[in-house]
Amino acid sequence: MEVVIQPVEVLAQLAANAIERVLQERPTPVLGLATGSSPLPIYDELARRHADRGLSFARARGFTLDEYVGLPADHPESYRSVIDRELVSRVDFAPGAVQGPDGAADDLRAACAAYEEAIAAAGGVELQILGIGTDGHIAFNEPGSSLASRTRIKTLTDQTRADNARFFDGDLEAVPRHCLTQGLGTIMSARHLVLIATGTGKAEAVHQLVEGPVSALWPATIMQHHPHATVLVDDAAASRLQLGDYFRTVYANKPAWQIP
Ligand SMILES: N[C@@H]1[C@@H](O)[C@H](O)[C@@H](COP(=O)(O)O)O[C@@H]1O
Repeated sequence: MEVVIQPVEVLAQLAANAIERVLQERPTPVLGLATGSSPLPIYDELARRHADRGLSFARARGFTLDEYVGLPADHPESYRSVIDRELVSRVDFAPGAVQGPDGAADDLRAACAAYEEAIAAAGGVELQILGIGTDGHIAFNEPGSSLASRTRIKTLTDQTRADNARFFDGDLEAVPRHCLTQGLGTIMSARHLVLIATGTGKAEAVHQLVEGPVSALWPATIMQHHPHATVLVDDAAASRLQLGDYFRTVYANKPAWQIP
């Protein structure tokens, strides 16, 4: 696992560089897209590169991580709407090129199976962007999730619903209780994982992710088993890392060709 501790502007550049390489090198690039506030600086940087020098997503496909159950797709806080607003509408994906699990489906289990099939049919995800919840969830894989799980229905924890109430005008009751989410096994199938976390609220989750024992109690710890995982954190999110000084030294002495 590679851990980079830098200001958020630098983290966004590094993530955008990795995404740009996938867009340029792959004939049909497949990106894994995350919602939440953490990836927004990355999307801003990608939109800037698209506007300034024509970085193109026209050949790319995108798969989002998760979706609330019960919100209509056009609800402003459905993850479908969020990713459209924050990235898709700002660049040049082909119509229909970005998909998410269908949380409004009548048959949710069938929707989960169909989503797994769609990702596999696209050849799998090349680069998966991730955020992390304060309780260590990635996508909506809450503590207790099977480390081998695939896309399925999950119940959100009280903590996640409280964390996400800010997107629903602070109204906890408006936050859905259920979601569809790629499983930890699904996420682990992506060829490169790029997680971004900022702020002290994420410090304990980042410590567990990087240095804790691999455990369903902190689902993101499964990333320790991934052969190509990059963790991008600012000073605040890195503040509980025992190995923080070491990671800073590694990055400062890194040959240019190794930068993610
Ligand atoms: N399902 C999303 C996750 O994908 C995201 O990583 C997490 C953290 O969000 P934020 O980046 O806003 O802190 O929130 C939600 O629960």
